[in-house]
Amino acid sequence: MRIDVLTVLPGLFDCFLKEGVIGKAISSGKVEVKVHNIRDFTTDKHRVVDDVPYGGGPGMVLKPEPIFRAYDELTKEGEKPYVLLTEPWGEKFNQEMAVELSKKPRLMIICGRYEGVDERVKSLVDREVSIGDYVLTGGELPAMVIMDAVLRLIPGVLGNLESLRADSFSDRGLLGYPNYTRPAEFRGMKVPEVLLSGHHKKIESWRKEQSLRKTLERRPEIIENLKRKGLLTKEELE
Ligand SMILES: CN1CCCC[C@@H]1Cn1ccc2ccc(-c3n[nH]c(N)c3C#N)cc21
Repeated sequence: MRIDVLTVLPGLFDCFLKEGVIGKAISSGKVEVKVHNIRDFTTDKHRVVDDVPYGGGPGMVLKPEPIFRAYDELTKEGEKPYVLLTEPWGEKFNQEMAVELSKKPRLMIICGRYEGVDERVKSLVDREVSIGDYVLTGGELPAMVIMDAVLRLIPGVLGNLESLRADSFSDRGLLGYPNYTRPAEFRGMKVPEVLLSGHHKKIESWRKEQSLRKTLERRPEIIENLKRKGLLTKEELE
């Protein structure tokens, strides 16, 4: 998969693209992520990317021209990307969308700043996406959240151990099971016996039950959604 990111703050992506699972996936060539500074697609001496909003109002708006120039330049060759725009009021990002996006061969993520992008930029966009009902200062952190959730799903990106984990849980949006490590008792708090039993079938079923129970308690709508889609097995429904 290739992802092109358009932003006026490319430096925000430096650590994200160097460290951890994502950093390894890029350095090993499993995925390609290119971050482009919108300013590099301006043509004036001052490399202006924003301007005051028509009709008045606070702040500045990202101009359409540099973004369109970047899009035209980056899509001259190769497969057309599926274009995302991060927006506070976009479609809510979730695991289902992450799975869908992970199947695209190429993505482009346009990150707004200030008051946002000129509305005409949206003519380039396939999906306006929000990572939650709160207002951030720009679209770069949402872009990193989306890339993290999507790239981890690309085959080969996660280590074997990780990929063997019951990802069918998180891929269905179920909440995770409790994790423990040594010591077996800490300040009077003991690790559940089943996890010390070495009985893999019992451990797996305990974890599944914990995940379903936690999801039912905290996010019952996820269970209802899975039921409606027939994505819960008979024993999971019991
Ligand atoms: C504050 N400032 C004036 C009010 C409108 C937003 C603006 C800041 N801003 C500019 C571009 C931009 C893109 C995404 C987001 C964003 N916020 N919350 C989310 N879940 C987001 C996503 N995804 C915020 C952005």
